[in-house]
Amino acid sequence: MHMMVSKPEQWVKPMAVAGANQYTFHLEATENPGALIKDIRENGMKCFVTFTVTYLCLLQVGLAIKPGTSVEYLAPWANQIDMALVMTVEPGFGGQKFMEDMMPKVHWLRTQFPSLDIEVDGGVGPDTVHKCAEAGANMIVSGSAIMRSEDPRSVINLLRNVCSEAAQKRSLDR
Ligand SMILES: O=C(CO)[C@@H](O)[C@H](O)COP(=O)(O)O
Repeated sequence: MHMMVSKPEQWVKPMAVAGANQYTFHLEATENPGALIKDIRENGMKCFVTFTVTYLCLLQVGLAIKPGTSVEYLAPWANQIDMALVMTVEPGFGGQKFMEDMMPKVHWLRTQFPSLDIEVDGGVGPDTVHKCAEAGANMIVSGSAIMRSEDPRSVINLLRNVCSEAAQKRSLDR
């Protein structure tokens, strides 16, 4: 879940109870990222027991930064999270133009944290996914490029293939 909310702390437990297995919050939206990461982990580790089945909910932690936030502010938390999300549009709505000048953030993260999942969100489609993958992104959020396509499945396959090929190339280059 990409939580584009002003108070991410208040939604951790409701989302865990609802069955979410991933919780991404914005660095800009909290005074204490470390405490929020801990809270997400603790909520995700709870077991929810029904009459017949025990559910073990594991919550993955994502940390997002808006275009105006320097990537260095995310670094102190990078070893405590499962995924970093680099926004390539201002959070709010789909269909915005891809901000290519966010790619140095992705490259810096990939260089500093080779095994971290790095997601890009905003204006990503067939014309921009190569820049994201070459910079080091291995997770893509795409809305308009897929929904506006006459063949959504082929767009999804393209996005997936471009990222997996770039990841394979990185692993060979190491
Ligand atoms: O998250 C946001 C903006 O808040 C959007 O970027 C969507 O998640 C993706 O939409 P497209 O940019 O791919 O249309």
